[in-house]
Amino acid sequence: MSWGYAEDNGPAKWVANFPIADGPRQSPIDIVPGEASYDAGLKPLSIKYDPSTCLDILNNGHSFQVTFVDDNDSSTLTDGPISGTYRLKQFHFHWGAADDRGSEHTVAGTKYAAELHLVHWNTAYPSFGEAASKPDGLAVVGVFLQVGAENASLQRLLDAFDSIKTKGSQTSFANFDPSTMLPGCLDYWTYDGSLTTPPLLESVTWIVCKEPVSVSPEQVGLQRECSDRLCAHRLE
Ligand SMILES: COc1ccc(C[C@H]2SC(=O)NC2=O)c(OC)c1
Ligand SMILES: [Zn+2]
Repeated sequence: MSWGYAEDNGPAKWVANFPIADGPRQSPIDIVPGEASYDAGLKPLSIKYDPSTCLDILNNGHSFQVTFVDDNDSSTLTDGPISGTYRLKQFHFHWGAADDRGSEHTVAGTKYAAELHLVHWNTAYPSFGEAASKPDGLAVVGVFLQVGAENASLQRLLDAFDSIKTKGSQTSFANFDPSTMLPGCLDYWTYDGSLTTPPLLESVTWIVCKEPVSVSPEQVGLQRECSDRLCAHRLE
């Protein structure tokens, strides 16, 4: 039985096959703004994405993922809480069965309808796979999606979802600029955490944007529709 989000293989059961689930820096967490400490040493995020590095979009059975060419420094994340250069590898979403749940991180207990994760790896290591097992190997920028106005940038992604309705399917996807999905203000919370799915490796510097972006009810409804039951996790 592989891991998933159902009753019998969901997050509460992952520790059986992935004992690190009980580790010291597991994600996601509830972010309590009142308890966060301001660090004047932190820099603003420096995000530079080149749309020509966009490669394809795939349904990996747990989410829809857009993958990027990462053999050069065309699309990078620098500054913020990290040192060195991290390359964009992929982005994906987490959503739920209804508008009042779906995000992985919560803010003082509030769940958003969905959460975008932009995954970057530290070029101090030779590859993404190598970096994923290092404590400073990955940096994931999280952006909350709240239901409201339509998101024009997201619509192009959703239109591509139609051709990857079944788990494991992928299609080419070019010239998409992920910075069009970022909020106007890039203020962030940051903490040392982990992958939010197995293998739950404790290698992620989390950078969660304070400002959410909007998504229309139809758009988040589209994310939920898909023929393969596993393609969207239903957070009950
Ligand atoms: C190296 O093996 C993996 C396995 C899973 C994920 C995806 C996880 S991690 C996250 O933030 N959200 C997710 O769904 C991953 O992403 C870097 C890397
Ligand atoms: Zn994620």
